[in-house]
Amino acid sequence: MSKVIKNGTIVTADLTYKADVKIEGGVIVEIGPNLSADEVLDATGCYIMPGGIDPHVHLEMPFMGTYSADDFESGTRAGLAGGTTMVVDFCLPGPDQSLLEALQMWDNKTSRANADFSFHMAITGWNERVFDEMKTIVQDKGINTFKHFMAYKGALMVNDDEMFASFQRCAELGALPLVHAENGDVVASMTAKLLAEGNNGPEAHAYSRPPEVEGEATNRAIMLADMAGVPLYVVHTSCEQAHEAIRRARQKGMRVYGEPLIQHLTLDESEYFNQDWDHAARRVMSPPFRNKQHQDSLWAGLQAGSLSCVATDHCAFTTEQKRFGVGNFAKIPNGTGGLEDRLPMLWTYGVNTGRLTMNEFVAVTSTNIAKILNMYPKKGAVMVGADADLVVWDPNRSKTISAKSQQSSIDYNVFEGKEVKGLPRYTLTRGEVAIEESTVKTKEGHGKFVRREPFQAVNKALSTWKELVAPRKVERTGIPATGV
Ligand SMILES: NC(=O)NCCC(=O)O
Ligand SMILES: [Zn+2]
Repeated sequence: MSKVIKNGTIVTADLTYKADVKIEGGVIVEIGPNLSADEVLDATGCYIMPGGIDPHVHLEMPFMGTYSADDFESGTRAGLAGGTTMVVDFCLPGPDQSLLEALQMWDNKTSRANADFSFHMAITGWNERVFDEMKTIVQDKGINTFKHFMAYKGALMVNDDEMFASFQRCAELGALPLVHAENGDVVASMTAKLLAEGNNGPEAHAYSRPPEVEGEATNRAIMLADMAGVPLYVVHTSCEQAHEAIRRARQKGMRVYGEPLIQHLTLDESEYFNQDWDHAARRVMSPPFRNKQHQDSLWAGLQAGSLSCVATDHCAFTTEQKRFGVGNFAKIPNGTGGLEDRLPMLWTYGVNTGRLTMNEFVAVTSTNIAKILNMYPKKGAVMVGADADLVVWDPNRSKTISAKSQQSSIDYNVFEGKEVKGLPRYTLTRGEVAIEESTVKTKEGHGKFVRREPFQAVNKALSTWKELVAPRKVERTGIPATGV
């Protein structure tokens, strides 16, 4: 049976009202005449918009001696409750593990996903097998993005030569490299110094990774991408130094994308100075929260377009897991949650304050990333032929964020007590109503893997330019004999 969203209510009826969206087989088949690609205000005062896409989540991720607590079931349920209809997780091969074997392990985790998902593949070392398998990952497995950690020395970190080799391989394959940009050598050295001086609390986490460390790594990654002739996506951009590097690169014509997190936009470094150890440790993530000047820079970047999308890096650990780091901040598992709160927080602190327009909101939560990851307009659009991943957004609906009522399986929420105004009334995943007002109707196993094909346009443009400006030997006549 076809479904129609009419006046913000899901009905099965004829398409009569201008804001109606008609859905068949999970796909949009008809839309009202006044509906733009991104949004429309319906008669009840709700907006119909493409579901949020979170390009950066870590579900059930093995990390720092434990696993992040939300799995594909609870993580996607949390996303849907907050209007996010698709997540992109990271496949993380273990030391010397084959990329393909790791991908099989990640595939096995997804059988209970409630919403669609995709993967980025992490490159955590470099050898011939990685070089070869990258081709299979792109061409056969439908993954066109590779993440590189410049931090986490001794664990996930890759060095410049490895990263440069991988970036060049990405250029050949039509893939997009991602970087976690922090100088891992400096962080490791500062961590050791802080601990030796007795600074072992969660506040030292922030001291160990100042903005300069992130700015330097962002500049370095941009230079390597430019040399390799490949675009670059910088995950969790948290400070002016990194934003400045991205802004400058874009002004020079480079395809560099920056991704602030909702946590960095709305929570600041004072969280780490809270008297309560648990409060501070629950907010330990990398990069750490920054001060207000950095937050203003990130908001300005979203407004001006120098930063492209807002993610969460959802990597939730329970209080018990965070306590692994009592007496040594370097052992606190890094990561915070946010999947359920990204859209309501961004609407409240972005749209309701006038920092973002509604169209900018849709762009930075959905449409931009769908384009960057090469899955537009299947995802990220309200368009005939697009997947019916939709949110009926009620700008007047409000709530107080609380761990007690959240979908995530952890025991706290970093946004606890925040009042948000702007919430989904309905969330649809490929036409299925998953959230109706406050009722969760998610279906385990409904979520499907979304293939993402290699990039044609951007990588082709860059490789054409690289070839044009490649070094060429000057053929000379009359070369002097070597002097003896
Ligand atoms: N960001 C963070 O602290 N945890 C998740 C892993 C990562 O992306 O660095
Ligand atoms: Zn990261």
